[in-house]
Amino acid sequence: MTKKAIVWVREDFRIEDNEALSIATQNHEFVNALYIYNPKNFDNKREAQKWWLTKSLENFNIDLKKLNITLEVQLGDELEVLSNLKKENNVTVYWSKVYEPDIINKGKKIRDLFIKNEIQYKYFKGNILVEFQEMTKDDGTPYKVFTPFWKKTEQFYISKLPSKFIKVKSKAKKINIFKKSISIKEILPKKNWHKKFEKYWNPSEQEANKYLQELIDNRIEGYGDARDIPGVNGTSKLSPFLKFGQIHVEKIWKKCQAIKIKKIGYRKYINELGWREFSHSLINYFPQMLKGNLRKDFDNFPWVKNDKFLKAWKIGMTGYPIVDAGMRELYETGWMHNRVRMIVASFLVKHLRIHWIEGEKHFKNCLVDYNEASNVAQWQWVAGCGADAAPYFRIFNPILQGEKFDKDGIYTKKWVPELKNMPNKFLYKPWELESKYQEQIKVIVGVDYPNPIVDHVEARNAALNAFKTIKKN
Ligand SMILES: Cc1cc2nc3c(=O)[nH]c(=O)nc-3n(C[C@H](O)[C@H](O)[C@H](O)COP(=O)(O)OP(=O)(O)OC[C@H]3O[C@@H](n4cnc5c(N)ncnc54)[C@H](O)[C@@H]3O)c2cc1C
Repeated sequence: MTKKAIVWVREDFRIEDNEALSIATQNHEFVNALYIYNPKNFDNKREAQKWWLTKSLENFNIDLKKLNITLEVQLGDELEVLSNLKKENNVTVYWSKVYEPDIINKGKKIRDLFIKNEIQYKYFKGNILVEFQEMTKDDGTPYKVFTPFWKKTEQFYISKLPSKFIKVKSKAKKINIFKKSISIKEILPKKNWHKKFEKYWNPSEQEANKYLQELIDNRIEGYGDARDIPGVNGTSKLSPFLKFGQIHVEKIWKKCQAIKIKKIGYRKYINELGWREFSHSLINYFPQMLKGNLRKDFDNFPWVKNDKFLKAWKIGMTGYPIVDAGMRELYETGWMHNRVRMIVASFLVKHLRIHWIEGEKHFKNCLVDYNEASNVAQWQWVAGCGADAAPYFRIFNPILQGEKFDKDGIYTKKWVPELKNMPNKFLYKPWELESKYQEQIKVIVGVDYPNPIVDHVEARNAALNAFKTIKKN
């Protein structure tokens, strides 16, 4: 047994329920945490997550210090940084798995490197209930439909012994293993737009636990209905904390199991965790979907390239208030309500017929909760080319969606404040308000708020015609 251990942190910014950290602290005299910041994974790709990552490192460092564990942050490619470790360092490396195909492939190279350099290592289950390798259909093939997948996965998880999370042990003394750490602040995006995120989030383990407790104590019962209403605080908002591992999904599961009287809200909530599991299974069994359509017939879809429309969508200036509200919420907070994610995604791929890959890329760059599995799977679900997807011909009407899910305009008027005086009857079709009334409320459509960039009926018909072409091929 080596004297020293390194816990290589990737998406596990928590002390509790962290098997790699607890085992390392139980077995070694000195323990360090290591984060390797590889700019290639973030620059111009995941800018919003640079902010979340910076704050996660800062907050985690505070917690680690109390245990006499030094957090070292290294810059560069993971393989290069880890190749600096030599047998003479007398160190064992621990980490938790991340279920993304590229990361898994890199992990194999890292294990080969450690074997070559005679470095001891050990890795553990990551932030998931059931690992994708553990779950296939009875005939050994992977699931492509959610309901049977989740039925079997949930049962399998229940039948297993729960993971043993032992307590992290405080260390007597701190040490350094690497020569010099980079300053955490260097990771922050160059553009200052992320400053606004501070108003909305505090990326820490303590905050994640607070969110969970508050959901369980006050809101899970009504989750089934409230989750669809963007104007109320109806969902857990745990997604970025889950992504960065400030909370383990098994903890969410256990807390939910402890609820005495489990009503429909509980079931709906647990099912959403199931979609997260399903997405991870999909991208690992079908990694080709990270680059293109899962359903190959969609390879012939006549997508439209229109930079003007794409830009209007990104900045929330499409002239469809519920779409614009969602895109502005994303830019302001790094997060968007799930119902609205579906509406804006549908608008991009169906009304504008712009390739879902463009939307996926934009979400990846702007979401603090960006998760490769959920993002790709959900974009393809909306576009109709994914697993168990919404049929392409089911096209969300952005006017009716607004009227149904944000009837009083609470959400829309918050994010599109220029429409705050618009009567609710016209909120989702402001262009229909007579111009004399537009003047009265001082919102001239086409001046103060854009005219719709496409006509809903025409866009819908064009989308359906485009869809017919792939059916013919
Ligand atoms: C186009 C599109 C892109 C998306 N991209 C992402 C993404 O990059 N990262 C991400 O975490 N979610 C993504 N989602 C799924 C979903 O919108 C978010 O997980 C949810 O809005 C997060 O908010 P919450 O934590 O309050 O969710 P809650 O309603 O409280 O749900 C609890 C948890 O379940 C999981 N979950 C909920 N819905 C889904 C879903 N449909 N698919 C997979 N997991 C789900 C999340 O981990 C979430 O934190 C996307 C959805 C769409 C339509």
